[in-house]
Amino acid sequence: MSASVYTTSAKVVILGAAGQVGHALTELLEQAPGIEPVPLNRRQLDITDASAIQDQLSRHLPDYVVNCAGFNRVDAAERQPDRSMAVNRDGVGQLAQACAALSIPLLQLSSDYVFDGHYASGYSEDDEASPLGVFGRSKWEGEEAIRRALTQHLILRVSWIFSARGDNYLLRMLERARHEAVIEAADDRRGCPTSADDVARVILAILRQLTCGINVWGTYHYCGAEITTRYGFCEALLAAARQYEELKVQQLKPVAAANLNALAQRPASSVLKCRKLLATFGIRQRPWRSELQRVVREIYGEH
Ligand SMILES: NC(=O)C1=CN([C@@H]2O[C@H](COP(=O)(O)OP(=O)(O)OC[C@H]3O[C@@H](n4cnc5c(N)ncnc54)[C@H](OP(=O)(O)O)[C@@H]3O)[C@@H](O)[C@H]2O)C=CC1
Ligand SMILES: Cc1cn([C@H]2C[C@H](O)[C@@H](COP(=O)(O)OP(=O)(O)O[C@H]3O[C@@H](C)C(=O)[C@@H](O)[C@H]3O)O2)c(=O)[nH]c1=O
Repeated sequence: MSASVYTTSAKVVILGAAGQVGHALTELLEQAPGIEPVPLNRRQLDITDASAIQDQLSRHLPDYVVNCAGFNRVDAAERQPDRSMAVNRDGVGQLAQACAALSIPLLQLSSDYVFDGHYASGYSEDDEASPLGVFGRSKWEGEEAIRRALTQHLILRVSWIFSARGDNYLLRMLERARHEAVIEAADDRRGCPTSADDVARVILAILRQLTCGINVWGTYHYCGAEITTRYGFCEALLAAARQYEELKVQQLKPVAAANLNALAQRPASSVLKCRKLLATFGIRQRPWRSELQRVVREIYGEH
């Protein structure tokens, strides 16, 4: 599409810009006509610092803030609940207040882990949140802080993010597959993997429509298409990686998550229903399998 189609330009501050989604979004918005991204990593803006938030927002006066910053280590959150709450609840709350004071809409990422995982058929936006652990609770309370402080918000819950960088299930399991003969994957944890690039695509599509002035504030779900388990995802990962490298792993063992001795409890089934996003913005789910192939290609240096 030619740049001349976009007559106005939207300045978008991206927080947590060095993370999986923050990085993907920065790269995408840098190529997007009519959008001026202002990526800020934690060193440039720590969202637990209220005065730094005010300073940066007053300085840049963006049209939108997209918050990709978060404390995302689910087991560590059980050991360090204060850190998790300081970032995901209190930092997000003060970000929303600063946005409200300057009338800047906020797009916030949240998680499938706000749900307890008992609905095997999947969760829609109106279903009751009932987090099982500290991480999920901190994300839910961050959502609520936004709803209290700022009408012009869009909370996008996503799930099981993977990318070629950062800390994620894909990279951790690939590393183990390179060094261990037998690896285990939970076959009783259902969800929908979502690539960081796909989340960035969805955010851009939302921003495009917000810049048209439509009033669609509220909570939405997005995840990659096709429900799987941690085992199913890992099986697809190993098949894709074997196209490029001989892996040490000989056996991928399906196990119950309870046998993996994790500190935090995770939802058994955290499928997000994405109909509202389709009905409101016309955004369709993209299959995670094709995204997985693309990310694996990227890992092996073939773009
Ligand atoms: N990863 C996943 O599977 C899912 C993630 N989400 C949500 O999506 C969003 C993006 O996730 P993802 O890209 O995976 O996250 P990452 O963990 O990859 O990145 C988060 C970024 O936030 C930064 N950060 C942490 N604390 C602060 C702070 N106090 N102030 C500013 N920046 C901070 C981190 O910096 P540093 O590395 O220096 O700590 C990191 O760069 C988050 O809100 C997350 O909760 C939702 C569902 C699934
Ligand atoms: C150690 C291990 C775990 N597992 C399973 C058990 C458990 O369900 C899951 C835990 O892996 P991780 O710690 O990477 O996953 P986790 O940190 O729970 O991932 C979550 O992160 C947060 C930020 C979210 O918002 C969620 O959507 C989700 O992506 O993987 C295996 O299958 N094999 C293993 O060897």
